[in-house]
Amino acid sequence: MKRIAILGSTGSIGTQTLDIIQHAPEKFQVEAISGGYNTKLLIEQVNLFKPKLVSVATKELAHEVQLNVPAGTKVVYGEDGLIEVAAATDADLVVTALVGSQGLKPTLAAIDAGKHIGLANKETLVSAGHIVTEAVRKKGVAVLPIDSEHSAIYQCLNGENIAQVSKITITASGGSFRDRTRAELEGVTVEQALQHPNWSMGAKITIDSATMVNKGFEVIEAHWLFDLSYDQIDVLIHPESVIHSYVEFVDNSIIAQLGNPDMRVPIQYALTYPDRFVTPTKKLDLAAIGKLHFREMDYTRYPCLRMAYESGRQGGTTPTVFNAANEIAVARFLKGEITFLQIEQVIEAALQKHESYANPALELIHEQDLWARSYADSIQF
Ligand SMILES: NC(=O)C1=CN([C@@H]2O[C@H](COP(=O)(O)OP(=O)(O)OC[C@H]3O[C@@H](n4cnc5c(N)ncnc54)[C@H](OP(=O)(O)O)[C@@H]3O)[C@@H](O)[C@H]2O)C=CC1
Ligand SMILES: CC(=O)[C@@H](O)[C@H](O)COP(=O)(O)O
Ligand SMILES: [Mn+2]
Repeated sequence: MKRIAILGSTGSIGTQTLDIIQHAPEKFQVEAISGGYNTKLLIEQVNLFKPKLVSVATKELAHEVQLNVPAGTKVVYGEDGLIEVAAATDADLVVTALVGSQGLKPTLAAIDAGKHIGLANKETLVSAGHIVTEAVRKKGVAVLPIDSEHSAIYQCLNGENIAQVSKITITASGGSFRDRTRAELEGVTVEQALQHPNWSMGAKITIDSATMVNKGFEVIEAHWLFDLSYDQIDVLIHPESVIHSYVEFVDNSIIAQLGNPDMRVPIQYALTYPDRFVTPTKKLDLAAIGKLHFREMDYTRYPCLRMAYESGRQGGTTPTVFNAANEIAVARFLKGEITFLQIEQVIEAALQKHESYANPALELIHEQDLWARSYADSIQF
């Protein structure tokens, strides 16, 4: 039986992880879970899965949860609570499904405690990839990607020699505005931006997908996960999201991974790697689909992807700032403070203002993350 802890159990990835666990209860024991503010769902989850430990965002919410869960359940809160869920149980694998760079410290705590990681929280690798990679190397834990493209590449690389990979291609749906020109992005609404064509996901990643920041994050994530140079990582628009990504080898052979867009497939793979089991997901019917489409990436249409490559190549604190400025810009867009096209302007302004530091320690990452947040918040249009 595998013992699991989930950071962010009330979110899109978190609930789908519990859904998979519920379909194979004999395989899993849920040791600990964390939510933020959705205590109603969190209490339901605690009563169903009976974890020993649960964390919420604040002390007041912890009090509310404590009154509504089985006696003996330990309820903690805040950043320390997340760190406890990540590290202080008998879990073998920690699923990191928090949103944003707030996932960094709990992820590092889990690695330091020798836990394997089911990684959904890509912002952690974008913000501090070199620190996470070094911690993983030191402790010898596995990082099993949950992000669909990285799970695809991980599967394509099974048993292969990474030195014989010429490049990987990450597919991109194009997001909610994939059929609009840049001029047609003027005045788009939050509601429109939240309509992803293929995936049902949390609000922040859905906006990241529309700006192509998500694909930029995935390029940086792939650089760290697979130890590939940025020249070896391509992005291709594939509106159907059926080919989740592919790997090209030196002999020009290509291996791709396909499936319906359903995150429960990569989640299942990360939970029990290298085993697979029957899940409630649908079979892919290529005959019914008939045709798959592909378009070359246009970096003028999607400047955030260009900025992501530049940030990744620059390294140091630059990707930290790219991520933090984006987090604030997306939050401001969702609150109606700035327009969709101003998201990229906020990121660009923060990157221009920022002075990059090479090989930063965790304290400097934290400092630059805070600086970028405050700067991105101060920009007025
Ligand atoms: N959704 C998807 O299909 C995919 C997501 N990812 C990545 O996975 C990660 C999670 O995404 P997703 O599940 O969509 O995000 P959601 O917004 O759906 O979920 C985020 C989770 O984080 C919790 N949380 C938010 N703020 C806090 C806080 N201050 N303290 C404690 N917990 C907090 C939320 O709790 P609550 O809701 O209770 O407040 C929720 O459990 C992201 O990094 C995303 O990029 C990657 C590939 C696909
Ligand atoms: C499901 C998943 O992995 C998301 O990261 C997805 O890739 C978003 O779709 P886009 O291709 O539109 O960014
Ligand atoms: Mn993805």
